[in-house]
Amino acid sequence: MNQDELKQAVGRAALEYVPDNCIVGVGTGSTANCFIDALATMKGRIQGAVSSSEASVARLKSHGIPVFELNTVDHLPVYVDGADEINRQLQMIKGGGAALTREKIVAAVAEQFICIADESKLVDVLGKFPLPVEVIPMARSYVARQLVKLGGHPAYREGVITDNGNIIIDVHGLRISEANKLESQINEIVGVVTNGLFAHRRADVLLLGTSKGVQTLK
Ligand SMILES: O=C(CO)[C@H](O)[C@H](O)COP(=O)(O)O
Repeated sequence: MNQDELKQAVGRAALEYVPDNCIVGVGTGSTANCFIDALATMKGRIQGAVSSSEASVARLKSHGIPVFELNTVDHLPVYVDGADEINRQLQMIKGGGAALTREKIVAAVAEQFICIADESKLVDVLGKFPLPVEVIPMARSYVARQLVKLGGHPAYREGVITDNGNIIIDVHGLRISEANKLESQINEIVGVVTNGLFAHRRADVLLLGTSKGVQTLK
């Protein structure tokens, strides 16, 4: 199977975790898109979805799946999303698609986080993928200097504005051994909205697409 087929396989496999009649949390990116397409096949059995990005809202609506505002929803049994990197503790780097803040918010509300990924995303140590940080625009230079003090090499992601009207700084050169600590340290920098480390709220289940089939890690 090629990478696209692996993404489709994990997107379909995630349907097992979606209870009947629920509102489901939906992530962002090419793997999450495969989940949305699979979800369309059971749209008559769910109430609808809460989305982590405008792009996913558009894809959900194109399938006729009702989209709810998160503030109107008090129970979200499951959130399904991809990752840029994930380790065996199910801690992740996310935000390659610049949707990290809304992803973290929806994931915080959900009871279960199901990560769907092809096998290229599984790593021993997080940090080869540059860590995305969402930043208030006027704080860009200050935040970059603070990220250097933490040992990273920040790069402004030019031309990208998040759904929240902010910018993204990608931090290169990190080898993340204490993900919880680094997530908190970066979030303490004034001007940071959030960073793409999902260590405090890690995944509960990883559905990993491999050449031998979909493996489940918990
Ligand atoms: O965090 C994300 C978007 O902000 C995505 O989940 C992450 O970038 C993975 O995307 P893809 O499934 O396209 O590889």
